[in-house]
Order: sequence, then structure tokens, then C-alpha cells
Amino acid sequence: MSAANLLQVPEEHLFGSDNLPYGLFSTEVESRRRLGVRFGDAVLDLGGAASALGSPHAEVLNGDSLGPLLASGLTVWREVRAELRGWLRPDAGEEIHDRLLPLLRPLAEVELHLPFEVADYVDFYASEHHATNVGRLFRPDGEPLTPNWKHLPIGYHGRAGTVVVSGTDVVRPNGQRKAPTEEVPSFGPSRRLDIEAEVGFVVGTPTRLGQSVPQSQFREHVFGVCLLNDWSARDIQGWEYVPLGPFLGKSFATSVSAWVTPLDALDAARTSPPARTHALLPYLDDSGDEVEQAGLDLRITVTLNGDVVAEPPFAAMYWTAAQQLAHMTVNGASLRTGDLFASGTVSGPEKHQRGCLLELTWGGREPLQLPFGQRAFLENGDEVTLTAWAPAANGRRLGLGEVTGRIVGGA
Ligand SMILES: O=C(O)/C=C/C(=O)CC(=O)CC(=O)O
Ligand SMILES: [Ca+2]
Ligand SMILES: [Mg+2]
Repeated sequence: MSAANLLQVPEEHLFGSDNLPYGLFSTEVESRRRLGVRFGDAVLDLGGAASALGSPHAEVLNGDSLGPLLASGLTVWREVRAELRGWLRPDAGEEIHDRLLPLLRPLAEVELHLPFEVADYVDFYASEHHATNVGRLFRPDGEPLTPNWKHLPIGYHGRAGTVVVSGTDVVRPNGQRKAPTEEVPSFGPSRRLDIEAEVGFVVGTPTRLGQSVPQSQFREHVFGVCLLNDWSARDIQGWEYVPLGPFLGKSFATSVSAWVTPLDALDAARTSPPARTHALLPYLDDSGDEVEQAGLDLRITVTLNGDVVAEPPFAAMYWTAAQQLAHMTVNGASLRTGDLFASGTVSGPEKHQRGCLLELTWGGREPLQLPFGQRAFLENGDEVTLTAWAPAANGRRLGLGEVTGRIVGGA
């Protein structure tokens, strides 16, 4: 494809000018990592474009991480996005487009990297359907939902250092496994390796210790979203998680998409979360105007070795990201630029809307019959990809960057 064509992106393209997610790229000939914006099937060198076109934000955009842009706050996020949209408009003018053309790289020619340094990583448990199914599977003798579930967004602190970018191989973890029917644990590679289809939220603006972030200030602090796969070893998890929650069963790898979609691209996807069945404490109450439509209509597709195995609807999530951020900071815990918090497994009410194999195969008892064979949990060589789209202006759609990973055998 000629360079000139890279700027001609049809309006219906999933990565058109309504979208413009940010990433970090290098090429074979230019190994320095640079910020890029995905436009159609190409990446625009953002720092290069900002310098060439005299952007006041060139300094923030010329580094080797998304960090400085994340830290610069909502006003700058919006100014940069507005500049970009102006430059990429078909009628922006020949002079601007002539300067952009040499700064576009076809996607096929770039290597994508983790776009920001992950500060802290928190994972929630916000799908009522997922929590109910997992409760039934893990605690068949109890109530599926714990008594606190409808009163606070349950979460745990994960391991920031093992968050990896899409495309990174995932090594099957070793650990202690003990099925309920076994007397004692054994050690070895996980036999129940699973996925969790989730959406991650990337924090930009930090806070001080002692400060909390009300739901109404969500947009000031959260820059954007990525797709996230919270790989989970169910046998390790099932044995270790009482009483402190997930530990080694989930800390070996968490994959995120290489593209971070700014929240401003998702305005047309905003939607109301499900009706609340329990009164909420004021800091979590989302019945007021200020925080309405804090849900997001993102339609996720999960493929295993190229075959669709699930279509989880993010709009069905009970707790919103604004409630999660309010809860995470209500005790005064501070935020850092680069904090990542994930929604929890996205599952809808229907069977094919379940966001993990544990639920899809009902604890492994009902394996999926797929064209390449049957699967209860993941085998070495299996590749899982999450994609998603969201409604955009004028009935169009925009895409979230995919997150993919392949399982390889451990040591
Ligand atoms: O013990 C349980 O009920 C299950 C806990 C999890 O699987 C934690 C988790 O990652 C939650 C999620 O992704 O929704
Ligand atoms: Ca999870
Ligand atoms: Mg994980």
C-alpha cells in the first residue's frame, strides 16, 4: 500500500478518526520506542507529528512511554486528541498531510510494546453473572454471592510486574494443586489453565495519600481503557485462595492490549449499569445525574485458536469503573500514574456470554467441542484472542485493540 493511502481511512473503519488509541512502537530500522496513534491500518509517529506540526505538547509526546501524557491531565488529553483529529481530517489540507505521510508506518511493520509502566494493578469481580457462576462452582454448599457482594465492588491487588503486552507468550505456571477429592497437594504445571476476558482502566492523574476520588471525578483521573486477559490457574487458585484470595494462581501473567483507547472516544458507548437491587452507601450511590451512564457498552469476542468461544457483554457489569475507583480510594489510598485496574471477568446471562473457560465448561465437566478438538482448559500451543467493539457516533463502531497470547510449556 502506498503511503498516501494510509491517510485515507474509510469512515466505517474500526480504527478511524473517532477512535485514535495510543500505543508504543518501534520498527526494525528505528529501534527507539516511540508513541504512536493507530489510524486505520497504520501507526502515526505521535512525537514526530507533534514536532513537525508545532504542537505545544510535543515534549509530552516525544518520550518512550505514554507515562508523561497520562500524567499531564484531562485538559492536555483533550487538547492532544483535538489536535490529532484536526490533522487527520480528510480536509486538513495538503500541507499538514504532506508532513504526516512520512510519519505513518503500516501496522504490519511495527512492533508494539507495553505502552506505560504499570504502577499498581488491581483486579475487581464486578460481573454478577460471573460471581454467581464461580460461587456455585467454588462453593457449591454456600450462597453463590457473598453477603458483601451487592454492597461493595470486591477486588484484590494483583502483580503489576507481570502485566505483559498482547502477543507475549504465557508460560504455563507451576504450583500446588489439590482437587477437593485429593488428600494432599501435589506440585507441577497447572492442569486447569484458564482465561478471564476483562476490560482494564488506566489511571493518568495521580492523587495524594488521604485523598479519595468521588465517582463524579472519574474522568479527571482515568485516561482510557484496554482489553485485558487475567490468565488464571484454577487448580492453584482453588487450593490457595482461602482466606486471603487469589495469589499465585493469577500472578504469573496478565495480558493487556497494546492500544489504550481514550475515554473520550467511548462517549457514544456510555450506558446505564443494571438496576441496583440494594441501597448503596453515598460514595457508591450512582443514582444521581452526575454519575449516570457510567456503564460502557463494549461487545467482547473471545476466540480460542481462531474459533469464537464467547461473546461477553461489558454493559452487563454490575459495578462501574467509577464506583471501583471511588471504592479503591475511599480509604485514602493514593493513585499513581500508570495504575491499572481491571473490571473482573465479563460474563453475561447467556451461556455463550461467559468470559472464562471455568464457566463455559462448567468447571471442566462440559468441555467445548471445537473444530480442532475438545477443550476443558487450555493446552500448550493454544492461542486466545480478545477483541471488542463499541458503538460510536452516527451508528458507526469503533474497535478496541486486541489482546492475544499463546500458552507455552513451563520449565
Ligand atoms: O473465589 C472466587 O469467587 C473467585 C475469585 C476470582 O476468580 C478472582 C477474579 O479474578 C475475579 C474476576 O475476574 O472477576
Ligand atoms: Ca480476574
Ligand atoms: Mg492475572
